[in-house]
Amino acid sequence: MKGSDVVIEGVSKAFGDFKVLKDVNLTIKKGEFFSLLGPSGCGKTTLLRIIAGFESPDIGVVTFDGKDVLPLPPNRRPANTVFQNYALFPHLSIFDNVAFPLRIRKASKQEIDSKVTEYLKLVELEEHSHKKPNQLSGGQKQRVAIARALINEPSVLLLDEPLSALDAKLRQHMLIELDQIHDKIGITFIYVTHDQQEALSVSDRIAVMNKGKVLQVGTPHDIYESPATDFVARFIGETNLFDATVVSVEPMHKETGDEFMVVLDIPELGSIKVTTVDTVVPGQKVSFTVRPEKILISKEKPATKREDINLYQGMVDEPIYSGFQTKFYVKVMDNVVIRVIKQHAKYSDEGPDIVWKDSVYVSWSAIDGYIVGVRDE
Ligand SMILES: Nc1ncnc2c1ncn2[C@@H]1O[C@H](COP(=O)(O)OP(=O)(O)OP(=O)(O)O)[C@@H](O)[C@H]1O
Repeated sequence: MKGSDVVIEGVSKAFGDFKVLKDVNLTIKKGEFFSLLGPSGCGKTTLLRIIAGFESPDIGVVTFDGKDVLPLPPNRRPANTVFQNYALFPHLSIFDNVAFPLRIRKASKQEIDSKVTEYLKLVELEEHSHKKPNQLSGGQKQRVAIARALINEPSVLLLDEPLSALDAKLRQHMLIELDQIHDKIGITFIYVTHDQQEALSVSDRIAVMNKGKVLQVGTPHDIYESPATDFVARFIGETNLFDATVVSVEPMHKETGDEFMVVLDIPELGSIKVTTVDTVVPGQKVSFTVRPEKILISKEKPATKREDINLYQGMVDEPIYSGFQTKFYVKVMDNVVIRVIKQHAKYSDEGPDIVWKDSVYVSWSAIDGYIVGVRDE
């Protein structure tokens, strides 16, 4: 596998009194597509700039394949950065923009010709090599920047919100291309974004950051299905989230004792059941989350007698139809809003069967809820 392992140990950084990074520890593996995801101002760009060498940490270590890179300036690290605003030279052709790093290191004409052709091909811009940047679209300009960042064959590519200047459709398209480029060249990609959909769709693993701290590192599936904190649950996708207190904990399989049926008390919803593999104890304050797409909505009361079903009667407050799905805000109990997403798997020419003000039942099974162990400060 090409690429470098990148390890960040105990990195902290302050600008004046403001602590931007607080004891960040991350191990990024060779060849991974790794994303730093978090809201604006959480410190992800500062962390990327420290990895690139444009900033120094106040304390902590950054290594590439076990070697301390902090004493090295950016151009001596085996990493290159793609910026949000492309940073192309407007007066140079696309060919010359991509050739620039090779000319700096005085490569031969033959090497320049063959490598620039190879990398323009990689980003599918061979036919545009004679043009100037202002003759290209935003997506094409960003592909030139990617080719230029890759041409010296770095072992780590750092990408700082590279798609944020593009419109939504082009962003989707470029994201797929970026993923394909990563698959072809196999080096480590570290990708900064505040867009959770972007991070979920391309990353091997994601670090979710907030206020200078890493809250969780995991695969997109881990982060979505098993958020470690309230913040992660709210930031990734849409969810229903409630403060809760553990009432009772019963092992589900007496022999193994590795899964528990938990009763939670939620002030707004009363008692609910949820399964967990984590250790929780009666009296513990936790959060409870259930994703909207895991909740069933029906006009008829579900016939099931299963004891692990959580069932509420309510009224549709606001249906939001978007073709492939409808999102419902359902008011249950005393005006508690439960978000439900119903996918439209089959064509129906009768239109939506559940509409505004309908009386409905919402239900989910204990296994579809999730106990979030850590409440945010
Ligand atoms: N050179 C600097 N001097 C002073 N403050 C800075 C400097 N660079 C960043 N900051 C501050 O540090 C905080 C984190 O900035 P950073 O750019 O790392 O966040 P971010 O998560 O990448 O946000 P965004 O998505 O908005 O770029 C911000 O409040 C920012 O204003």
